[in-house]
Amino acid sequence: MFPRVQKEVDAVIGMKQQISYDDLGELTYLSQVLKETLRLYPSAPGTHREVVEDMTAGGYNVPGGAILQFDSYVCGRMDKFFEDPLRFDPDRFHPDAPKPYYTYYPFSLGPRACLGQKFAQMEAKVVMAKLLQRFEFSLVPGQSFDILDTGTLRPKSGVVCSVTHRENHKM
Ligand code: HEM
Repeated sequence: MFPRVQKEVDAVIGMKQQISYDDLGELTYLSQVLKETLRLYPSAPGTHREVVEDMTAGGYNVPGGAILQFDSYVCGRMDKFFEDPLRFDPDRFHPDAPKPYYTYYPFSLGPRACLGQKFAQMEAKVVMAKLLQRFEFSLVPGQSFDILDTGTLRPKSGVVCSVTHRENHKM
């Protein structure tokens, strides 16, 4: 995964200092990596909605006034929705792959979904592209992948990496 995303960044950004909006559109594999990361580690793991009036959903009768919890973290890890769900595979989000149907929603869905979704995705891609352009990363062995849940999720003990300048990309 890492060499492939690095190669894409090199092809699209090269040595450029400024990343344009058009460049971001061409970083398709980087987008896939971001989406797959948010499937396994959604920063906002869930949301809830109040049901306005009695309704039936998936064969269940839901009374008006009920609060329903929607858990993006759980959905993202269900083998009913994602084959071999704990495997990190950005090609699940390949442009030609079937789109998840209401089973993937790190930014929620519907009219009250995240207002900052587009901005957050652009910002993340700019930061990731700039880091990949300039540095090599290797994860220091022996770390836990434990999650700290304080309403939003983050790595419990950080993500400790060795970082070196890429030889041909010193700026
Ligand atoms: C990776 C980054 C982010 C993630 C995963 C995320 C995720 C979410 C989620 C799950 C919701 C709940 C929506 C719901 O209950 O249906 C939400 C709401 C919201 N987010 Fe984000 N968000 C991110 C970044 C941002 C940024 C950068 C901004 C602003 C620039 C932003 C602005 C908002 C606003 C205003 C709402 C409330 C929308 C409403 O209630 O109508 N978010 N976000």
